[in-house]
Amino acid sequence: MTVPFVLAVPSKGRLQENTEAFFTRAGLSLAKPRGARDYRGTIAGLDNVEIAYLSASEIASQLARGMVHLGVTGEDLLRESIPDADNRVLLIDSLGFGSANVVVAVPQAWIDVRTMADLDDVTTGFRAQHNRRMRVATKYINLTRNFFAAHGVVDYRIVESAGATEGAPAVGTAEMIVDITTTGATLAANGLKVLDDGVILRSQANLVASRDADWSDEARETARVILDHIAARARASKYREVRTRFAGCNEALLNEAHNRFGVVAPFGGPTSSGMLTLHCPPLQLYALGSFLREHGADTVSIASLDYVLDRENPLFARLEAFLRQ
Ligand SMILES: Nc1ncnc2c1ncn2[C@@H]1O[C@H](COP(=O)(O)OP(=O)(O)OP(=O)(O)O)[C@@H](O)[C@H]1O
Ligand SMILES: O=P(O)(O)OC[C@H]1O[C@H](OP(=O)(O)OP(=O)(O)O)[C@H](O)[C@@H]1O
Ligand SMILES: [Mg+2]
Repeated sequence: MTVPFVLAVPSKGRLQENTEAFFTRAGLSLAKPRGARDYRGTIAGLDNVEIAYLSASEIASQLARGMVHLGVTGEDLLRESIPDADNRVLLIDSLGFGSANVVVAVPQAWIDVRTMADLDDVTTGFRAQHNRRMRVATKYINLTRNFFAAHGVVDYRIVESAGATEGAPAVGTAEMIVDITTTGATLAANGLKVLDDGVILRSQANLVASRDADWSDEARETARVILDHIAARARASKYREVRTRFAGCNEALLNEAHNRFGVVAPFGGPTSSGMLTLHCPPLQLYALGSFLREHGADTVSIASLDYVLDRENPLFARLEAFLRQ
């Protein structure tokens, strides 16, 4: 019996919907054959892949232990829960959703405390005056320790908090917090402010590989196919396809278009009849269309691309390099 390839995706929370949409866009449709409460799933067309539906934090720990090959989770959870994360897991690609910052926040009433250096002064003064250390409520214990140490802040102690962390200063269980924030609404509602240099980590959802998973030849081949879908979609969404045909279309013009608009010519220069296909960054489309018409094109058509399969797969190349190290 062959060991299945395991891909872990969030079963709930903020990352779930976006993750499913991400795989669907890449042409990989995740299915739960036994219904919505089934925590094992499949990918159409990839028989040996098992989808493990887990919470975002569980995905980070399963990646660390090599129980899953690939997973989608937040960078905050990886950096917090995996010592030496860069050696144990590879962040193959950031996915453009699940953005949030892990921050140091203090009461807005502390008007003289704006930076970590100010915090250093206050924590030292507090200890001298009260004969105890200031308390930081957080679930990000390791990120907090490392960040405070890097800023030379030592007179504090951590109070572990599993939820509603922003409420801790008001109820008196801590003086300040380290937590994750996106809009800042929860911090503001609790009368807290982020220190000017208090952003510990800018996190987002990542596609992640585990070093310690069973990377058999078959598992590598499965990863290659999955990453090929993802890379093809990523490559396609960076560009639009621009087509035109006109007599004056030549290499020099193509070079100029490349330099000015960042276009690439995936199938080479114009054909003998002047037919040309270009890939152009979305923001440069109108400028490119104008340029081509100025040089003789009567018509320029622009279409969106679904997938672009290249011989090179930068995502799989990164995985292979990581597993070789
Ligand atoms: N505003 C936000 N607050 C918290 N997490 C966010 C936010 N925006 C994005 N995230 C990301 O989503 C991840 C999972 O958070 P979420 O609270 O949705 O998961 P969860 O299902 O509650 O998981 P768990 O049960 O493990 O806590 C976070 O670790 C972070 O990477
Ligand atoms: O900056 P904001 O946009 O206000 O978001 C930040 C809040 O969202 C998260 O909580 P979540 O809703 O995930 O609840 P949880 O703590 O139970 O996971 C996080 O722990 C913050 O409390
Ligand atoms: Mg949560």
